[in-house]
Amino acid sequence: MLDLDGTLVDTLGDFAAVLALTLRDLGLRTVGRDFIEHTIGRGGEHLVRMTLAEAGGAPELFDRAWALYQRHYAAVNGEHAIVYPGVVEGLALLRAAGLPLAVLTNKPAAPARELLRRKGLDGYFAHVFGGDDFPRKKPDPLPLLKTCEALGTPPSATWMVGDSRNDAEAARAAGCPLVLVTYGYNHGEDVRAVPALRHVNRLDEISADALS
Ligand SMILES: O=C(O)COP(=O)(O)O
Ligand SMILES: [Mg+2]
Repeated sequence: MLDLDGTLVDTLGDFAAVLALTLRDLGLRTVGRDFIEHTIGRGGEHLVRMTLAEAGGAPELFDRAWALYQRHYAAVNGEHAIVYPGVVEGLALLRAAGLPLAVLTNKPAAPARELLRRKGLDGYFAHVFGGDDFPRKKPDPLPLLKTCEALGTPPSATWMVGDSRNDAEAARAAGCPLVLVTYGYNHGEDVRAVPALRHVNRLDEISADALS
């Protein structure tokens, strides 16, 4: 199971562009890139709610902001996003090792699938699950347990590859081994301080040998 934002694709540019358009439409000031980087990873609703507060907007604006955000996201999706170095090579290695792969992200499923398609990554995965596919999101273990079910592998033999303590908490609670990439978004904290089986600088450092 691989996380998407901060693990496979650097989507900070997309989030920044979409939030700038959303805030402009609401007549609010824009927010800093650092703030966005620290807030990504807990789903779009969380990001929009926190962004409204950061920009001085009333919480009552949420429904309008969320509708605007989704509309802008669908249009911008992928335009300012970059596949991280080592990802294509890493996915090819995992596939060559015969491992069934799934994406498990807190991003809603529709834009997640579209982003993978636009970046040419859609062919690697047996399943793509988003934050709206299950009643609870990561760090709750439920989405991981459901993804293991779909993959047909027990949690103890299903690796979670992510970029944040959000992924780590979910993996620990689900009983899944955890690999953390060091280049993503970890709520502004050093991800090397989060316990994991491995920390990798590129996805292709996860070799078939390490997984056997
Ligand atoms: O917060 C999001 O929308 C997505 O975050 P994730 O892909 O790292 O789960
Ligand atoms: Mg992530």
